[in-house]
Amino acid sequence: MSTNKLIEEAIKIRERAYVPYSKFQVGAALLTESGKIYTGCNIENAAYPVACCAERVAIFKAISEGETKFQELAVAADTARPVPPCGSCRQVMSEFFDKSMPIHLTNLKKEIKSFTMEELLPFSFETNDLLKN
Ligand SMILES: O=c1ccn([C@H]2C[C@H](O)[C@@H](CO)O2)c(=O)[nH]1
Ligand SMILES: [Zn+2]
Repeated sequence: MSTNKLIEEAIKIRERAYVPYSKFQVGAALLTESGKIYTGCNIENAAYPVACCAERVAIFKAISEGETKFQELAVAADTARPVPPCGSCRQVMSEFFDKSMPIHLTNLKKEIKSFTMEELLPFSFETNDLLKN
């Protein structure tokens, strides 16, 4: 499984985006440690804030199928620069991804910017922070 294949999957699933309001299609492809790919597209709603981003759709699909170990994530949109994930998605990613996990952000020009989870969301709020010392 190559990073390029994962990016191709993100670009392909983007076409399924349900975006009558923003017309902004996003695709995501998440690779598990066992080599399976879970894809996601953004899904909007007439009640605008109910929309779910492509990244979270892919992650929630994988988690709901019992997956727990992830290797790489690719995100694609038709943007001038590789598409940056929103803050809510970064927080959801940080719940399930190791700090060293690579996240590849791309656009349709195939410009790629890769970050680790830690680089995308440093000093993140996590499970241990719920505990008092
Ligand atoms: O990384 C991103 C950024 C935005 N969106 C979606 C949310 C909304 O449907 C549309 C416009 O913000 O794009 C994603 O799915 N992922
Ligand atoms: Zn998001």
